[in-house]
Amino acid sequence: MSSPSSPINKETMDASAAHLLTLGIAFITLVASIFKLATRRPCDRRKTPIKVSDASIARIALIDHADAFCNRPMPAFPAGRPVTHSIASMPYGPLWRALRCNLTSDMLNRSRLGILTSLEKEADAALVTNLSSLTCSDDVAVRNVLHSGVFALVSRLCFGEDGMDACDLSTLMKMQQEFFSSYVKVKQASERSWLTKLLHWRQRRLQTGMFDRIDEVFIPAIVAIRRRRLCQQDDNCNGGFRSYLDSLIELNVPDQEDGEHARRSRLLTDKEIAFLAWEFLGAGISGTVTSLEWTLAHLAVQPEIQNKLHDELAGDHASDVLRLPYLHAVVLESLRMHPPLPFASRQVVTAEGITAALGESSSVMIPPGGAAVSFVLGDIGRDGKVWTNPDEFRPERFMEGGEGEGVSLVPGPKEIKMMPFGVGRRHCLGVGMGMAHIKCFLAELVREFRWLLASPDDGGGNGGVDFTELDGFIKWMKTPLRVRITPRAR
Ligand code: HEM
Repeated sequence: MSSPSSPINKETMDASAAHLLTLGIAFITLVASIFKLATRRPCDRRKTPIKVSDASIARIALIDHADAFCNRPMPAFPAGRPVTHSIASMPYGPLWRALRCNLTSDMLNRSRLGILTSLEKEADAALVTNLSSLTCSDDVAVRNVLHSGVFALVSRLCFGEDGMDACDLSTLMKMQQEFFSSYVKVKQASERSWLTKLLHWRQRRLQTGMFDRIDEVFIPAIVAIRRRRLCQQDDNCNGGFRSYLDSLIELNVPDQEDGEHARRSRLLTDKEIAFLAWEFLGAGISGTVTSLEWTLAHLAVQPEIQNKLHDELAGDHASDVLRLPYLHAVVLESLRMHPPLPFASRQVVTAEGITAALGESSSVMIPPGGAAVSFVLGDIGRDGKVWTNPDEFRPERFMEGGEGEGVSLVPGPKEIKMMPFGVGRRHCLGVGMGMAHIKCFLAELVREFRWLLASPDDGGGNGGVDFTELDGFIKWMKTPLRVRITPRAR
């Protein structure tokens, strides 16, 4: 046996200590790497989008370099769905063009206005009836009532009179409400590490399940409409107008596999139609409801503006609501301050020619390999260099002689002052329909009711109305609006 002080024993001990030290370092490195991997945000890999809040930079990018800014980044959601399932996420190209063209030339065509107006009138009347039953309460939460009013109109445009039974429609409306509220949570979860994602598995499952349910609800309706159309062979079978679903069922689209100059064409699959119809409902409803809620909040807080609007609506020329100047100004002011969509997002694949154009005047640098760019619509509408007291709700700025006179809803090449419907190749194609719906509903709501603060004496400055925005995919009011409504004397 060797003694404790023998050189061999000392060497063995030194070797064991070195081994232990190495093992310790390896273990610490391993734990640190796992921790780093677990807490790494996906955007570290995909690069955080470059944010642009300056209107002049937005103009150079989206108008002068429209070709480079014509695609969107891969959407964080729906996970696992091909991007070709919605116009908004589809790459710029023949299929995108065909679907966009179908929507603008068919559903959103102004010559259809006659039929739209009668549908809008019915929807307005139904909304007024629903609200009338709430006039006795002190405190009405308006968002869900607005949502069901707008849903009734847009779902008729989407499915037609005979497209979907009442039970499926009510399921769809609930799904949409769930989707709007859960999207915020899922969006936040999708931006975090996989560890956080794991913890939010229930929310992600809810969203994935939602897309399976879309197929379950839509596909039987699509099959039934196809069958009916085959028997009827008649465009007027649907109460005199072609629904969006009808147009999608009949549409021939270029076969994407043929590339830019596709010659072959094909019909859309049921799955594609289902998601396009879901997109139509979402886009057609969310912007209108959000904008109505914000506008009513401002009108309740500033009764002098509400009275001025009511005077215009009670005037001699009030039958053509789309042309009333003060109503137009109120809606624009609301969209300037609260664009319902927070961003116009783009994916730029190369910096060639762009960095030089932007770089001299700004801090926006597109890396050579390209980047995702988010144009912050709320910041652009509230730019203090363009608007006086930008945080003040003052529709007069859009009237004759005001700084916003003649501002275009989708800005042209000259100047951008606000862009609630985006700009460039991917600007919103529903701008006409969105504006018409907001104006028709708002006109009826102000004509019929007085919008009052639910708690005028709470001392908070805005009578209990909280103007904080929800940080999500859609800029809802963080605290849903609660007001008191009374019928106006006729
Ligand atoms: C107040 C109402 C609305 C607002 C504020 C709004 C806003 C927007 C915005 C900001 C964009 C992105 C534009 C860009 O990236 O440059 C967009 C895109 C889009 N909007 Fe709207 N929208 C509204 C109503 C509608 C309606 C009624 C429809 C159709 C039914 C619609 C369909 C679409 C579609 C399909 C896109 C994607 C366009 C593309 O990528 O080519 N929107 N919208």
